[in-house]
Amino acid sequence: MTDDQENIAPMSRLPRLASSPARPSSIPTLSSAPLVSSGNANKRKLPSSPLAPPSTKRSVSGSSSGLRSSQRGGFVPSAVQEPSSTGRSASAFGAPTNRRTGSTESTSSAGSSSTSATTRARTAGTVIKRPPVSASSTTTRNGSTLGRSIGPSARATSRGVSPGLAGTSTARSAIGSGVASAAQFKSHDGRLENVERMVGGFKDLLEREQAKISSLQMSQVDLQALLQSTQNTEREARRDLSSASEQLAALRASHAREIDDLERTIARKDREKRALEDELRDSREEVSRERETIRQLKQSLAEQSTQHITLSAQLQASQMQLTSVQAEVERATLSVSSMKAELAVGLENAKKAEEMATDRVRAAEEERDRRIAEIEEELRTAETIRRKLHNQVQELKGNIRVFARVRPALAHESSSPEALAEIAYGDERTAQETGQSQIVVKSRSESATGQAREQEYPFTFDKIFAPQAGQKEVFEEISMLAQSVLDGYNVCIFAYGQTGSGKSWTMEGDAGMIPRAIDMIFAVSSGLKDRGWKYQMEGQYLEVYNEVINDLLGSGQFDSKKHEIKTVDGKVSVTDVVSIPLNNPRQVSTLLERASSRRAVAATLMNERSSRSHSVFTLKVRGENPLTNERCEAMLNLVDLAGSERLEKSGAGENKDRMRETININRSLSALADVIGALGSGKEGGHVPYRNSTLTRLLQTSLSGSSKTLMMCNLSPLSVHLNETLCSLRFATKVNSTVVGQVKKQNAK
Ligand SMILES: Nc1ncnc2c1ncn2[C@@H]1O[C@H](COP(=O)(O)OP(=O)(O)OP(=O)(O)O)[C@@H](O)[C@H]1O
Repeated sequence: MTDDQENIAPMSRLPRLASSPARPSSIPTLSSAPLVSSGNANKRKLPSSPLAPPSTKRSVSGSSSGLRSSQRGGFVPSAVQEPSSTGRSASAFGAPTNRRTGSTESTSSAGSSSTSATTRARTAGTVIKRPPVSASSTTTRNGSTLGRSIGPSARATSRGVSPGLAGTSTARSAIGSGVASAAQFKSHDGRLENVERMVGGFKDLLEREQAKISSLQMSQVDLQALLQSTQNTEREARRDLSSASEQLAALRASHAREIDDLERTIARKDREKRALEDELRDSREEVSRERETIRQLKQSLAEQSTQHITLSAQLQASQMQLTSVQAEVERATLSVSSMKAELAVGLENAKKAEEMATDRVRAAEEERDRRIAEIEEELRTAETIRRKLHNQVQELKGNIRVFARVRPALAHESSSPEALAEIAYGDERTAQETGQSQIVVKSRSESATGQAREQEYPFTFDKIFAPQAGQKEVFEEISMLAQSVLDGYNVCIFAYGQTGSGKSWTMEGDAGMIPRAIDMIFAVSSGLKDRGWKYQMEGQYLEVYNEVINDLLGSGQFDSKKHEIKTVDGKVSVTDVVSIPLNNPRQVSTLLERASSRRAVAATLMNERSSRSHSVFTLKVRGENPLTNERCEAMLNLVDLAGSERLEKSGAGENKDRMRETININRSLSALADVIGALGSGKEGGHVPYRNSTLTRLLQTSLSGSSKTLMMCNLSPLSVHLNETLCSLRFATKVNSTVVGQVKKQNAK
């Protein structure tokens, strides 16, 4: 590849040239660049312009190599660049400088003469420096054009050399003419001629290079013009391409719309086609049905023609019959007229009969109402009689009745047969005949002489319940008594017995007497509504503990109020106690739950849930009957007495509180026995010691002659409790033998 070929940029480089804006004004020219002012000038200047063709660098380097070849011929451009200021560089003109040794090839060739001259100068007593050979001397001889063409540095060098030449001429004059100097000058002249020739060659080379650069710049301009036009063409092509793309997109969009329209049209046509097909199918079916109908009609027509003939014959026969029927109708019409006349007479008679029947019905209804009124009156009278009879029966049974109930042995108590006391019960048949039941308790003991002794203790009461008797059976015997409350009689039911004998169980536990009595009273009172009775009820629940009254329905955990018993007009009442109106039996169970959580229960050895207080549930009943103008007011007292055990059995021991509880309980129970005894003495107006205990004061109304009392004596079946059982039975016998005066009905005032 030639330099010219290299200088023309290939077409593939055009984009890069086009992207780099051409700056012709900044393109350096070789003519203005100091090409030989420095050894590195070419390397620094050429890369500074990216537009400078590589050929330039190469041509210069080629020139540089040419210089190196000239160097071999004795020319050293660096010597021109580094003018010798020391005088030692005079050798630079003729030979490469050896900086380490300071010697030159030319020096060695002329060494002997210069050494001898120096030696001679030393001998003469003067240090004579070797005169440097400068370009100025050459310039002087060969003209100043060379120095100018070399450049400013060369000129500076020639100026720096002048003093050296003066020194040389001085030395020449000092030494005199000599053969050695002449030879040196000759040699210098030869070299200068070589240099001039080389400079001439270099100028030619420079001119050629400048011519190349000019042609390259021109071709660059052409290329830029070409690049510009190519870019314009490209922009137009891009614009065309963009508009073509837009048209293509528009065409695609319109084509898609057309396709959509066509698809919709096809779908619609399909639907129309299917509808038409359906219609066609329906029409075909219709046609076939019509054909079938026509066929049937034709068949029917044929049949009807046949029938017509038959009917015509029948018609004739019928017409003949009609004639005869018309004759009959005329006869019947005559008969109807006569019947209508008869009917009018009949209707008149029926109307009269209806009026008579209405009168009879009215009379019958009046008779019925009168009869109902009579019956109701009879019923009310019968109710009153029933009440009287009921109470007479109750009176005959005794105003104070005593029942005994032996509870069953509990699971943990019946481990051995000896644990159970021997208790025998009289037979049921005898009981029904006599109205009295018997219980026999057997006791085995040893006499003082060590002999076995067996004793039997028989007791008789109104009713005795063996361990297997349930709550229902017990209540059946009590229910008639409880019902007396609705008849206006005070009723008091006690549960008496030692601790753990089943008093609480009988009164409250597992649907005991209290809830059952309440249920029954509500049921009977609602039945009496038909007979004109309306009842109002309210409940009260008190506890007597250590002779103090606690209100079990009061607010708070403990009742802190002080309650007093007052007697007004023969009626006993307690101050500041809560009395809750009761409208249904469910309210009573809530009331009992509330009361039981407040009951004072203390532990004793006999029963860990032993109740050490008397609890008195009172149901107050007030009734009125507007039809009979009757009114009544009565109380049902259901009393769960505290344990009746003796002091030594109560486990009170040294416990003073427990001892006080037991003493109070026993005192109140003795007072109860005394009151019953006094009432049973039969002394009219005799003193009855009600005031001896809080319990008897509280129950004064229920225990007086105008009330009915039932004592349930609860008994333990265990042999260890035998003595307490006998005590309870004796107490119950004492109560049972009391005959209280005739019961008085409590008429409300
Ligand atoms: N007829 C019975 N059937 C089944 N268990 C009964 C019967 N009578 C009582 N009991 C049970 O015997 C135990 C003692 O009964 P209860 O608490 O009623 O005795 P109490 O005489 O009321 O004692 P306290 O004087 O300490 O209140 C209880 O566990 C109770 O469930």
